[in-house]
Amino acid sequence: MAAMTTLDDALSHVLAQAQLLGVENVDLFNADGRVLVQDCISALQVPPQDNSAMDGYAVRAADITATGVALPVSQRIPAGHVGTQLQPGTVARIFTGAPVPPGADAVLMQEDTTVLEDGRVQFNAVPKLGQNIRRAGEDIALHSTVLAQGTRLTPAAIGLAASIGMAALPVGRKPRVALFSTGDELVIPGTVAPQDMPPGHIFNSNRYFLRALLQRLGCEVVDGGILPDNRAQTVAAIHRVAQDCDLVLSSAGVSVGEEDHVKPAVEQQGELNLWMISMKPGKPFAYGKVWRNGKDMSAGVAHFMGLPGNPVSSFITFLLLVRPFVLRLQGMQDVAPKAIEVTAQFEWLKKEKRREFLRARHTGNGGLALFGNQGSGVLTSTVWGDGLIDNPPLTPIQPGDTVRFIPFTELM
Ligand SMILES: Nc1nc2c(c(=O)[nH]1)N[C@H]1C(S)=C(S)[C@@H](COP(=O)(O)OP(=O)(O)OC[C@H]3O[C@@H](n4cnc5c(N)ncnc54)[C@H](O)[C@@H]3O)O[C@H]1N2
Ligand code: MOO
Repeated sequence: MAAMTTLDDALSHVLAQAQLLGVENVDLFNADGRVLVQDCISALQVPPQDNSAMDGYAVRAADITATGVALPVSQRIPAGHVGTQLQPGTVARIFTGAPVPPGADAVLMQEDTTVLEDGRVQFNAVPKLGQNIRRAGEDIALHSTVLAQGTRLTPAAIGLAASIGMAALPVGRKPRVALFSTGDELVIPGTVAPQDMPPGHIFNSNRYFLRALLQRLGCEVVDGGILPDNRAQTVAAIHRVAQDCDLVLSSAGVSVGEEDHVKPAVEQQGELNLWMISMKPGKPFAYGKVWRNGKDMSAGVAHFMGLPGNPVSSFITFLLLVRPFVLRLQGMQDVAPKAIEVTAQFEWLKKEKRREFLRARHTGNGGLALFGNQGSGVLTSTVWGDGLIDNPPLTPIQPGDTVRFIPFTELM
């Protein structure tokens, strides 16, 4: 058998094929999870001016050098209003967020004051210069880059964009992904009651998590349903979607059996560039291109990714190969998930030749526990676990060993 490609080489190969698909402007309500394609630069400073962090009194610190000083209130400044020059020997009533008037250099919170019967305010604390003043520009300086090109937008990033007055942002166009499941054994949930399932059949689970993952990653999914184990129908279905999709994504039918039709169906109308990755689970992952006209490159190509059928293999190859690819298509550069080092609190003695991704989760006391059944059909492990241990080939793990762990939050 030909040597298997390493996961790192496979990832480099697919990322090298991923070019930005295009740019569109989305309003902030629809920007979550999208990838920014231009630096976002602030045309104002935030906060726009010095303002009060407290409800209280804006003062000249020099006027209050000891507790017990009482001063008259010369003006009142609610948020949204602007005060005037603070006259020496007076204070301004001020509220949180209101601009500090010129001449004031500290704010005392109202809990540290007493309002006297004659209307003056007595100060029971001595202000420090600058106390309770939020400085103009302390969050964002004028003309600074608040979000860099290639950032994947989060709710926090969207809030930051709004704080500098952006209503819409330029993001990478959504990849159009045609999704197929293959296999005569597959049944769509809802079409047969679980207790009436015919022998030899299973519910299609891959379709559902793949679709959810694609949607989370900003893709538009064209759901091609289930392909029968039939070569001609597989060829025709792939040809149809290749006309206007950026990626054809399939699960199952990429292994070595004669009922595995997806790979030959791609080779008949395109090319296969990668197959067989030295990873476990996920070995039969395939990458290639489908010619839009079915004959040659002249009318353009759609990318093809074939995921193994075993649900955990499908899930993990998606997270490690499809996810970075579809994010790169949208303009994200730094697509590598951040791994952390964690202490194993279990024993794993199997010496696997392939780089292995084990489902594990944090324990309450700072270590990692391993899911008992690491079979590639055991989808329970992906819900029980909160991430993957990235274990190098031929590496047994003992309790106390440090392992490389990729949290699922880094992968979705
Ligand atoms: N002789 C060999 N056999 C197998 C090899 C091998 O190297 N030599 N590799 C094994 C590995 S590793 C994997 S992974 C699987 C992948 O095979 P396929 O991608 O061709 O997938 P299928 O054989 O069609 O299905 C595998 C397994 O997954 C179930 N499945 C498929 N689709 C779904 C779905 N949408 N939802 C839920 N479950 C699904 C299917 O029923 C099978 O049980 O090949 C090994 N064999
Ligand atoms: O690669 Mo298979 O995914 O080991 O089960």
